[in-house]
Amino acid sequence: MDAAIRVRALDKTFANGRKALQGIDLDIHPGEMVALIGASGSGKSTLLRHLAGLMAADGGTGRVELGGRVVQEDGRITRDIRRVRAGVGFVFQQFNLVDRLPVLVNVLAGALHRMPAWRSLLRRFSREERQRATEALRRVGIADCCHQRASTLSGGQQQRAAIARAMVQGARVILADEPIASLDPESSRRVMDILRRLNQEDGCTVVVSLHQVNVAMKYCPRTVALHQGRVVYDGPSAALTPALLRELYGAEADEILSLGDSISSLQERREPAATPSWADPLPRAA
Ligand SMILES: Nc1ncnc2c1ncn2[C@@H]1O[C@H](COP(=O)(O)OP(=O)(O)OP(=O)(O)O)[C@@H](O)[C@H]1O
Repeated sequence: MDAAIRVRALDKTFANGRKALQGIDLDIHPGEMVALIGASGSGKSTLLRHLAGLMAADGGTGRVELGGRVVQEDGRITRDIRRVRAGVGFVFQQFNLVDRLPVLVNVLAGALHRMPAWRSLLRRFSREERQRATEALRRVGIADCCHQRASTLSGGQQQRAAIARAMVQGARVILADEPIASLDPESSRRVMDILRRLNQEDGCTVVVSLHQVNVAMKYCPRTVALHQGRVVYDGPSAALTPALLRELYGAEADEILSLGDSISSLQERREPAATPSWADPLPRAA
């Protein structure tokens, strides 16, 4: 079976000489939920941008594939990138919602790649597409906001709308770049629960970059840890002990050991990965 995401020998050097990625090799299998952790500046966003084909790596042997399709190789993004991206949902910090448009229309934008050009230009959607969008908004718990302008949503609601858009798109891979970075704990939990549900119920492959290791441990069976553009750990999240993190990160470990929470107390609270977390009031899929 093709890997959902395959990265080989990826290097990225910015124009200012900064080496943001160095020799990244990664295989992520269909249906995995993987956390990308690391201190600020370790390369998480840069790696996700390369996976999405939003940024080209250095020329050379570097290569990225999604679902067996080439995203980029030898420093060049494939010409077919629109088709590759059609199967990928992006939940990026800047969410890319169109502020002045209603939430429902933003979510329907996820269906654009499937529509004939004239219909997408006219922004006319079929009843079935509207139903899909409404259902996706219901699943992420913001159906009652569907006619509001996107600009009037809270940060957490905007993230959830971006996830609903990925659902409507029918994305099989979700790339989420620090989706909870600016959210309060309750909104963070909701967003992470929804990502987990997409992974466990719908079988989507999810890669999510996070600052805090405790969140990675709670939600993602596997963690890839970056340090100065290199993968320094790739394995079970449960094995990330404070000692290992200090070994990997030195003084930077405190940044990712998260907000005063000790790992041991988090481990005590941690639910097993297989336990659904939506025994809470979040709406369920039909
Ligand atoms: N356009 C750019 N030009 C030059 N350097 C850049 C550029 N974008 C990122 N960098 C540098 O590349 C490194 C990796 O940045 P990146 O944004 O990927 O880190 P990150 O782990 O996502 O950080 P954060 O958690 O703070 O978002 C950093 O040193 C950053 O300063």
